[in-house]
Amino acid sequence: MMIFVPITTQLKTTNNYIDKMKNHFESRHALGPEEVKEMNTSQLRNKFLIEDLFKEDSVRMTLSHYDRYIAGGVMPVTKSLTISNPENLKAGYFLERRELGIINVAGKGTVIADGIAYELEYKEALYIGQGTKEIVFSSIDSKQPAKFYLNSAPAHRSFPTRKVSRTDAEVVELGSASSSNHRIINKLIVNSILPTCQLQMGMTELKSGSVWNTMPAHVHDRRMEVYFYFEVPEDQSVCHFMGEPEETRHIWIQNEQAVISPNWSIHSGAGTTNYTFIWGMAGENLDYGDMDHCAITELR
Ligand SMILES: O=C(O)C(=O)C[C@H](O)C(=O)CO
Ligand SMILES: [Zn+2]
Repeated sequence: MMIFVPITTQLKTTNNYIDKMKNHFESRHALGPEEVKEMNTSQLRNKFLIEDLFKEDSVRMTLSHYDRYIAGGVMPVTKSLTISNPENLKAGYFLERRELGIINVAGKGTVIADGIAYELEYKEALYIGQGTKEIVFSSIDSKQPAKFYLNSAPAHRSFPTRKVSRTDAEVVELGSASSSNHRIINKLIVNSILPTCQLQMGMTELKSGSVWNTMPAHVHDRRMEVYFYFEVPEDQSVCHFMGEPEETRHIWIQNEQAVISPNWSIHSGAGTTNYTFIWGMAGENLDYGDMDHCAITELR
């Protein structure tokens, strides 16, 4: 017989805190499909939605126990910010056993990795290899601050740090206007562009008039994934679908929010307008195309 632990009890045992520098760290346990089936709207949102990624002059991180993947945000406004080293990792420094992907989703900014400065324009990416000790973030103009969206996964070796600009991306056009899913996939931190241990990141831009991402939907038991939605106008939303293909649930998402997708779950969304999102994933392989597609008519 399955014993279902109430969500309130689970939350008390998680490792959530704000440190002296006002950096926020939150840890989320991994749940299986049987537990998720029983959840109501707020339980689903508490476990899978990451609502506040960017706060002025702070570093915010959420660690998911699906593959110990971290999604976070750094928003330097009045000062430079150093990446925090959450106690939860029990590491000498943040990237002692991890690799990091960064995509800037606002004003121009700079990331200094062990003394080397990389300027990141809107939608430009930076991969930082395991073993990098000091990472400093700043905005060029405090009136238009940078917002650095971060994804990090455990790493077993060091690969070179490298900036990936828009023109370096592997670009794939998918879908069509007639099925409302015409979109451009920009593969940024993937193994056709640069070597990584397990991290993959990219950005999908929906064309005007198209609203569906990742439809037909898929799962990939070998990898978990996190979607970060942005360029969602203030009065609009994206309805994100998760769950097993035959038992789906939805989470309404606002601009600059992220959602954790377990390896067993579909991850697809329909917006009330077009929008952009960043996908990031880690797990067993680096094969972007390793997806088990679900027939649209079989979704439940
Ligand atoms: O619109 C899409 O399709 C995607 O962006 C799919 C993601 O890249 C993905 O889920 C990769 O596994
Ligand atoms: Zn996927």
